Amino acid sequence: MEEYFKAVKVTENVYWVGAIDWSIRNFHGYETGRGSTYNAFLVLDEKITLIDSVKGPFVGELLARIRSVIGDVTKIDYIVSNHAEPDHSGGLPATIEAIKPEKVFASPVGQKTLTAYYGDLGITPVKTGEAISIGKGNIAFVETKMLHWPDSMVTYLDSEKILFSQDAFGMHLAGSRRFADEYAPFILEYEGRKYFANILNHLAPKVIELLDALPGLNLDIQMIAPDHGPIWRRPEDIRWILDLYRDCAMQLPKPRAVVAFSTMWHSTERLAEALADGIRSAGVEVKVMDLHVNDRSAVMTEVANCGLMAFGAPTMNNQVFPDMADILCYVKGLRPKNKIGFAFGSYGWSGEGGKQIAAELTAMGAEQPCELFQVKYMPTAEDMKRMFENGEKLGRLLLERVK
Ligand SMILES: Cc1cc2nc3c(=O)[nH]c(=O)nc-3n(C[C@H](O)[C@H](O)[C@H](O)COP(=O)(O)O)c2cc1C
Repeated sequence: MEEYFKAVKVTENVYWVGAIDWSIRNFHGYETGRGSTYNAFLVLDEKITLIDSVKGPFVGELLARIRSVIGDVTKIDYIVSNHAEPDHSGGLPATIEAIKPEKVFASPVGQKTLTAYYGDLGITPVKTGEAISIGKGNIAFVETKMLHWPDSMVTYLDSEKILFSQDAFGMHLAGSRRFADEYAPFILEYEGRKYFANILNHLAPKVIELLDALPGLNLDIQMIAPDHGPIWRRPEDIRWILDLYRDCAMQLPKPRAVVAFSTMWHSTERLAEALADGIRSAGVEVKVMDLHVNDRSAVMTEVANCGLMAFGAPTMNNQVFPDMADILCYVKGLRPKNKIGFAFGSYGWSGEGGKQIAAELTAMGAEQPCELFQVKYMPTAEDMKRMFENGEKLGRLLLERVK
């Protein structure tokens, strides 16, 4: 049935044998509007090696693509598991069962994590500095602890000069094309930034450490093959994704603003609109995001790429409205830096909502040059004027910061 799945040639001896998840829209709470891929790579050498596996339901697709190259999957000698998260390892037990490899390699923490998920899979642990010979080529292992899980590692194949980077430099993007140079740059930019914002933003200092350490590893990287999304094969594309990562990780404020709000009866929405108009009239690009129609990963993408984040919500049952509580919890965990913050909202009698937003912005280290602005029930014309002025002031301040 699945025998029509074919491998895609990456280099003379390396094939993409992964799976395309066209339909996934919720990836552990991250909205994957363009679907995703689970990339796996088949390396042909004296020891045939499979780099990574796929999510559980996609094993048939993986094995069929492997068969399209070597016929019999049991010809594979080694499997390397760079990352134990279930989108790459869910299919590993069934893959091992089908292939019966001589060895399966993972980092020492990877061995423990895979065992926690699936029981003893007979993993051989490998550390940074270790390499295995597969014939003409050698596969070197570099642990990248906490990028983005404790088990994470990347592998470098010297014969083909490929860095198999697991989740690093990846993005959620389903498509029939396998290489970054086959996609429109705006798609790569949006999905690349979205991936960084939602998976790596809180680990930004570690990303900078890794980027700084890369030249010292003396790897001649001519291709980066991540576990999600397209492969980077042209020198200019490799440069581009490395630069994008550095830009995201630096978290320098950008002359952009996001105004995210929730509302029950539109008072907070009206405040958000007046604020956004003030920000815009100061000359700052602004995005207004109603939390009823924008999920947390879309909001975080904008937060990571702006210098000013304004959050507004009504009070409900002595609490901030729940979808704003979700956003605040999520954004705080991803540790945005160097932001101007602003809290606003509407209430009826007790008004805890806005105060909770302001407290969370403080906890995130956001500077709040304008104090919390809350109105009782519907904003008056005077309130709207004041919100517009707040927007203008915050916009101007931001422009001064980014000068
Ligand atoms: C179910 C419900 C519970 C509410 N609980 C509170 C509350 O505990 N304290 C308060 O100050 N206002 C409370 N309010 C009033 C709202 O905060 C008020 O109507 C506000 O103007 C709503 O803003 P919005 O139009 O942006 O939704 C509640 C309203 C609703 C519908």
